[in-house]
Amino acid sequence: MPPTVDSPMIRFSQVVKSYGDHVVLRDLDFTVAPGEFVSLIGPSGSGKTTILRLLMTLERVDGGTIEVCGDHLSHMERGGKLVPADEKYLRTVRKRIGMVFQQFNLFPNMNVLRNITEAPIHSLGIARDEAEARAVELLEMVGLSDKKDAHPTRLSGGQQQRVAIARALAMRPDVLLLDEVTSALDPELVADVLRVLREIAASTDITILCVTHEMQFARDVSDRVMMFDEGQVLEDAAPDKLFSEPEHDRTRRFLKAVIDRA
Ligand SMILES: Nc1ncnc2c1ncn2[C@@H]1O[C@H](COP(=O)(O)OP(=O)(O)OP(=O)(O)O)[C@@H](O)[C@H]1O
Repeated sequence: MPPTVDSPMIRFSQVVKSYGDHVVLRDLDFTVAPGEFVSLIGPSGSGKTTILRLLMTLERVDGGTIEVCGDHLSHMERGGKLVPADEKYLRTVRKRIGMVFQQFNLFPNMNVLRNITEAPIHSLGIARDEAEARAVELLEMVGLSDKKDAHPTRLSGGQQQRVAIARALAMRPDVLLLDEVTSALDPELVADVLRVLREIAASTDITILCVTHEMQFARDVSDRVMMFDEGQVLEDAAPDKLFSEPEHDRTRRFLKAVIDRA
């Protein structure tokens, strides 16, 4: 489906989020079209993870609204009015959104196959045979066909992260959120995970929002890159434009600092 701004998959409208007196997001507006891969970059504390946590409904907005595929996340409609969303409503909308974190959070007492099939069977009501067949396909996609019976503790960090990606995809989400998924990995394991993500970006129509410090990866796979600073979008551009001709000096300094650190 070609991306369109008329019917975005994600829409933030005037979103405000504070922790105590600290305003993290200020009147934040942006949209993401269906099937787009958008990378979120910016200095530490600029609010990138908060955006993903709001989308996962792990946090509530203090102002404004968030919609995913036309459905409100923070609010629901009741009697023609928007009222704060309740848990039951949130459980339903949450199923459309998958997230992979820096820490893999696999179930240590279950083998790889069960880690992937547990939620589709118990949350979506998918039959065990079907869930297992899909898990086997996904394990092939992430290059771990031979590990389906292994326990997570016997896998490397990179392998565990690839299982976590397969587990998120097993829920057939409309939106996949990736939060610094390679940051906890040894450098030699990063490439395998990035290769899998490149393949997912190229072969699926899932809308992906990716917080990353891997600038080359962001440049290669993204349709758009958003540079955040102090809870606002400072720059929003195609990757080649943002990385080679940033408009703002703040973006230039940030990119230089990341490159110097690498
Ligand atoms: N639960 C919380 N309670 C209080 N403050 C928080 C909480 N979560 C985040 N913050 C603060 O909100 C600000 C934005 O945090 P966030 O994690 O969204 O930034 P980020 O851009 O993802 O940073 P990083 O690149 O370091 O992960 C930071 O100043 C952080 O300290």
